[in-house]
Amino acid sequence: MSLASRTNVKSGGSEVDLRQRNASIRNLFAPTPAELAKKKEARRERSRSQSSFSLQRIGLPDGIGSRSQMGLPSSNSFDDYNDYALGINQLPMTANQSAARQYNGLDNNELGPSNYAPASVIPRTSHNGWHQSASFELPMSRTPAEHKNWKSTSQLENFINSNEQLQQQQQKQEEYDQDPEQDTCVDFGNEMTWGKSAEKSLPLNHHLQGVGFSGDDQWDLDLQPLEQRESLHSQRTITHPSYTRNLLKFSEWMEEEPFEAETSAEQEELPPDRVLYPDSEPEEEEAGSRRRVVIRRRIVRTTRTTPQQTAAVDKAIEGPSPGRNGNGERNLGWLTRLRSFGSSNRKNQAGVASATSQHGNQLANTGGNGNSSCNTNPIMAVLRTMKLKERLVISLGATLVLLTLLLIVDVQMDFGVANRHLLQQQHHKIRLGNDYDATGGGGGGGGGMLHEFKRKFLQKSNSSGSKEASTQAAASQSGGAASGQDAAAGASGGAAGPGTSGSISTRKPIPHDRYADLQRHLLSDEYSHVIVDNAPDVARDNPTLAEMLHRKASANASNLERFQLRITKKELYGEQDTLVDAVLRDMIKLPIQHVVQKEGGTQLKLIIEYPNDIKALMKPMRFPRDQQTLPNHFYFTDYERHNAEIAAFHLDRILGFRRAMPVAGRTLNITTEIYQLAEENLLKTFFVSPSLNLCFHGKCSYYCDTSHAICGNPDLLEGSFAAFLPNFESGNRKLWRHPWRRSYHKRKKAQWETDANYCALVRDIPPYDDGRRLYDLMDMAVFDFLTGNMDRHHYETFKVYGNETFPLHLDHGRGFGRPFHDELSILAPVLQCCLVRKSTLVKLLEFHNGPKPLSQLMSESLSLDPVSPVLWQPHLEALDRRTGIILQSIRDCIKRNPPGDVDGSETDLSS
Ligand SMILES: Nc1ncnc2c1ncn2[C@@H]1O[C@H](COP(=O)(O)OP(=O)(O)OP(=O)(O)O)[C@@H](O)[C@H]1O
Ligand SMILES: [Mn+2]
Repeated sequence: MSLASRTNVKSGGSEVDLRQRNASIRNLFAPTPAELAKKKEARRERSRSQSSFSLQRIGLPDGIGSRSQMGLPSSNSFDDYNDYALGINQLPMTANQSAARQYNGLDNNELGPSNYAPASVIPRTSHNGWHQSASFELPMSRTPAEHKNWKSTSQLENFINSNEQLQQQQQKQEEYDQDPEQDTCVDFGNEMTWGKSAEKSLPLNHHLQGVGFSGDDQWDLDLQPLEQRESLHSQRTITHPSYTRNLLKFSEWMEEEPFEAETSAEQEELPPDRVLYPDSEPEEEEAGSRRRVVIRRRIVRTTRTTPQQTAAVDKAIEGPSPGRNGNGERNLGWLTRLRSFGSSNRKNQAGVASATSQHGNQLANTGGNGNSSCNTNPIMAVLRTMKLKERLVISLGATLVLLTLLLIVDVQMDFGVANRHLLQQQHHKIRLGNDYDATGGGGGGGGGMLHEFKRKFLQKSNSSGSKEASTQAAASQSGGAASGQDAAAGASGGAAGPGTSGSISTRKPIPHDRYADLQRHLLSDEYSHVIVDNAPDVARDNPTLAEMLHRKASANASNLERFQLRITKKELYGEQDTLVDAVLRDMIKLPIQHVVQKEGGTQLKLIIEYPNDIKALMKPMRFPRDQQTLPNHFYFTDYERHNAEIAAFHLDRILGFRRAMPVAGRTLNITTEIYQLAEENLLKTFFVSPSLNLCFHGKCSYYCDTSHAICGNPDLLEGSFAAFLPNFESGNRKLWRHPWRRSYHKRKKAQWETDANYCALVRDIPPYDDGRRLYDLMDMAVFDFLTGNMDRHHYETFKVYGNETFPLHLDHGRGFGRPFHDELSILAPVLQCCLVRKSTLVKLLEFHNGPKPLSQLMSESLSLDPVSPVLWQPHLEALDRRTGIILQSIRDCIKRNPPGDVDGSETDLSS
């Protein structure tokens, strides 16, 4: 039925004779009492013999007795109908068919078509007098959950979740089982699933468009301009061109098939059917076709209302006619009727409203299949007398109320008023998920270990967390930093953001944890398997490069050359070596002679040449200090930061490692100190920006293009200058792959991320099975964790020293990118091996307990640099926070590895 009218609307809307049709419709909806009486009589007549078109339509796709039910001759046109049905939207129709099949099953097996037929029709017209509203009522009439479900399905226009179908069917089955009369729901279900979107759109359009038409709007559809519908639901109509085509087909079928029409007054009232038949066929034929449609519609309506109609209901039906003369009157009529039903019916009234949203099918069914109960129900009577608009308004009102209630419930849920435990669980899960990501851990591997640490760490955050860490957190709230412990959570969670700090602000100050236990362990050998006394003894067996290579510094050797020759087996420079400062000074002060782009690596670097063969590796400034790592950047695609190189050198020195080459900051004149001195290849990449600044981009794999150019500001360019490594002989450095190297693949994980016993594996492989190297890697992990550098894929050593030498701390451009995030996975070597150098732990405890925190030491050291302040304050604060995290992790590690269980770390890891 609805299909027919939609078809007509779509196919014939363009040729409607509006005036004539309007007149007819007015006639139809505002008939004279005589006409009404005539109509009533005719309805009664028809209701005795006719069945519902709606029912028949449902049966159609299945083809089970549908034609005979419809009273349609078996013909090709019927196949057309089937074509149409399937063609609208294959999947929805599949759903429709399945629903229909189910329904038919019920129908045939239990109720029989006769029982089912009227019931399926009644709800449509009983609410609105316009069958299409049924599809609108359906979502409204569902429970909120169902409604939601329905909505989501409907949004996927061409996709019907089979589970959902099943659910719907089961639901229907259940509903049916509960109350066989509710089988009318199936009809609605079909309405819903059958070209859902279009149907859903109709009532809205109808509602919007309804000016000038009265409540019984069955025919309004014909007049509804196609354009309007498309404007409201253009997506749907546009995305289904076959829809219109099939509608047309169906319309043709309507036209071709002579329907056994009954002549009645209503037929005379029909609007001209050019609307229905666009191809301007002879009037008579049109009239015939029109009749068909009308009759069927009327049948639907009559079937619903007539058979056991009580006088009261009849009256109610007739009631509205006078009210339709004007809006005011109409409203008055409605109000009067409402009042006449009195306050006793108020509950029922609400029921009506809720019926549209919750039990519409039930109610409708009550009104239809249980005819007597329906017809005697004054609410139903009132409903029938209501105009479409009024019904819609009520429906909408009810929906709004329901939605408001839902919203309230939802908000309560959100605030954790209800199901707080669920909420917490959820958050926990998310955090775990992120933990997984952050550690890159898979399964119970290294990630599991890290997770274990994090969990324990977090648990202790309030009781044994460091004061400084929390103080830092409080101090850096504006930046969103978290306490050391919470930062661990942040590290695991992916980002310790302002939210974390927000929660910290409410905490009481935590007494400073001096890690007395760790200090005790330093003095005893009890935990020597964890805290290893392996400080490089620089006083013994520590030859310089000069000694190794049998080179002597010339009389006029530069500071750098002398520095290089004094590099020893165990460190780059001595603790008291003043040559470092001389080297730094040279790089800052000496005039630049030549600029060449450095080959190798992924990002732009320049080799700066000074007089006397002094060289420095320059990384130009790209961002301001407070530019953080972009969230979607991998550690290997993150921009390099020149200030990170400077800071890393200072940190390395403060930590007492002395494995990083001296790095200084310097501001150059891009024109006179780079452009005019640049080698040819680099020169080719220079250009003048729109703001007339001189820029260049060089050639490299990342960010060496016009959009990532390095520009003078206006003519100045800041950079980091690292003292050049010695190159006294070719291949004097050995390149090592870092055992805890990351995968450097967007999707793959490294073995250490998934293998809990990864450290045991490493321990067995030279050079990590013996000597200092493994401890050096622990130092490197501590160092990298403090700077937040995840980009430690390789390291280098001086070949000449063999394996018993230190790894160079090179390439720190990707450190100091996320001051509010502590990347625990960088600590993986320490956590997985449960190993730390005693000397390193001493330093960390020193930073933690004073006299000066690391941030201050760093700040003081960095203040000597020409481009000071080198670090954004949050990065300095992060250093203290991370110091606390490392200490806590060592404490945790010690607890997991009691004395006498030397291989405890592995055992624990695997558990
Ligand atoms: N101070 C230095 N003196 C001489 N050579 C250096 C110095 N620092 C680094 N190098 C060399 O230059 C190479 C590239 O340097 P670096 O790793 O800093 O650049 P990068 O662009 O970050 O490389 P990648 O993208 O591979 O990490 C290093 O592998 C090292 O061999
Ligand atoms: Mn790098």
